[in-house]
Formats: sequence, structure tokens, C-alpha cells
Amino acid sequence: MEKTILDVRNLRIRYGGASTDAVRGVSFTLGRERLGIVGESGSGKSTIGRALLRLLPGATITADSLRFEDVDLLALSEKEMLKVRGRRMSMILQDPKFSLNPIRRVGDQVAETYLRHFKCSRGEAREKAIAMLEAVKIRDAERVYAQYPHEISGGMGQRVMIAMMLLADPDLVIADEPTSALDVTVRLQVLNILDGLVRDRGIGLIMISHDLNLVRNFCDRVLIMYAGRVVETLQASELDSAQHPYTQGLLAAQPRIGGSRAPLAVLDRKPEWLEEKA
Ligand SMILES: Nc1ncnc2c1ncn2[C@@H]1O[C@H](COP(=O)(O)OP(=O)(O)OP(=O)(O)O)[C@@H](O)[C@H]1O
Repeated sequence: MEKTILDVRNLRIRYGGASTDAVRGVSFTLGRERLGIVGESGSGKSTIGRALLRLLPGATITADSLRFEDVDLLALSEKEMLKVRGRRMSMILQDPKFSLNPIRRVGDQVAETYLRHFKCSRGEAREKAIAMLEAVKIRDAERVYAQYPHEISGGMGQRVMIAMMLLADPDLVIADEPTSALDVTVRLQVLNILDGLVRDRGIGLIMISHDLNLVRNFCDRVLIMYAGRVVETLQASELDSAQHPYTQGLLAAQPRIGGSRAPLAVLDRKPEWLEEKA
């Protein structure tokens, strides 16, 4: 795993007005690797991702440690956070439609990311943007540069978002269901790009997903979340021999192509799983 990029200890998050914590004492570290966070809907996966970027206005975030490289994320002012967010750490969301401004040309939005973080002329930013669109395998990048978000496909939109993020050369990328809206071929392309970032650029990647098959094949390690807690942390290769009954239940609830036609298992939930384990 080499160098630790992220050190999260006893992270607790409560949304404003809520009577319980959405995230309850989560701890993990991340090196230059692919870490999957899985768990059913509402288990707190996205809340953790947004908390790392401090994108939870109105929520209370506490932790014994919330450290990203040399930075204590809880101690930064909002102004200091602006230099970290989008520059040293970035997030890719499920649907690029919500991340791209619909009334501005795609390329201008990509170039602007570069202008925001680095001193250069508009012309240079344009060149960088086109080169990065090509790097994420967008053919005819000059034409796409001039298009509006509604004129490009979802898969292309996702690659545009990745190009935008890459221009800032981050050390940590949080991908929240980045491929669930994509068809299988585009999904593979996007995963290959993310994989290349970890291998070639040495970033740390957090992959938030419902999809156990995806994290099994793509990630190095996996956190299994249940009701705001991590119930089990595993090497992805050990997922099939998971010890925790919740993880076993999630695995049993995965449909298998060519498997028996027996009804899918019903996911069991026990109050004692809420106890802190990781
Ligand atoms: N903006 C919000 N205000 C109040 N509560 C919220 C907010 N966003 C999420 N929650 C609550 O926090 C808990 C965790 O939600 P979160 O979206 O992090 O789960 P998740 O595991 O990412 O789910 P999904 O896979 O459906 O995205 C849930 O109980 C949810 O209802």
C-alpha cells in the first residue's frame, strides 16, 4: 500500500436536524490503491465521500483523525479547502448531467478547471483541455470541445468529467457509482482510465458502489458498510470468504448469470451488527 494518503479515524457525521448519526465511527486508511466502499442504500457511503471533500453544509463532522496527506481536513478554513477540493482531491459522480453546466460548452468547462488551478493563458488552457479529452479517449476532441452537455452521450460526459478532474492532477479521487449509468463497453473504458490513474499516476482511489462484482474485480481492498458503520474490511480477493454475516448476505443476494433459478436470498439484518468493528 506504500504511503498513506488518507487517515480516517472514528469519523462521525450527523445531518442538520437528524436525531442519529448517518456515519458512526468509521475508520480506514488509504494508500496508493483502489479501495471499494460497498453497502446497501442509505448505509452512509456517499456521506463519507462528501465529508472528505467537506461538501456537507449544515452537517456536523467529527473525527479523531481526518487527515489527507499533510492536511487536517477538519482544521482547514473554507478558503483553504478551496485549494484542496478539485485540485488535490476530486469526486466523480454517477451522472455527469448534474455536474456539467448545461448552458456552457463542454470544452470551456474543462479549460476553466485548468485556469482555476494554474496560472496560464486561455489559449494554453484550451490546448491542455483538448489534450486531456484525447487522453480519456474522446475521438474528435476539438468538435466535442465546442459541444453543449446535451449534445454528448452519458459515457462521453463521464469521460469529460474525468478529463476535468485529471487536469488538476489530484492525489485522491472519490468515484461515487461512476459507472452505474453507463453501458458495459463505456463502463469498461471508464474503469480502465481509473485503473490507469492508480497504476501510472499513483493516486488513491475510493470507489463507492453497490456492485460487489465490480469491487471484487476492480479494487484492492473493500470496506463493507452497514447502517453507518464498517462491519468488515477485506482484501477484494477475499470477498468470497467474508466472515461477517452481513457481507455473506450481500454476496448471497447477488444475482448470478447461469446460476440456479432458486429465489434470491433475503438480506438479514441484526441489531448487534451496529457495534463498531473496524
Ligand atoms: N442531505 C441529507 N440530509 C439528511 N439526511 C441525509 C442527507 N443525505 C443522506 N442522508 C441520510 O444519511 C444516511 C446515509 O445516506 P448516504 O446517501 O450516505 O447512503 P449511501 O450508502 O451512499 O446510499 P446510496 O447507495 O443510496 O447512495 C441515510 O440515512 C440518508 O437518508
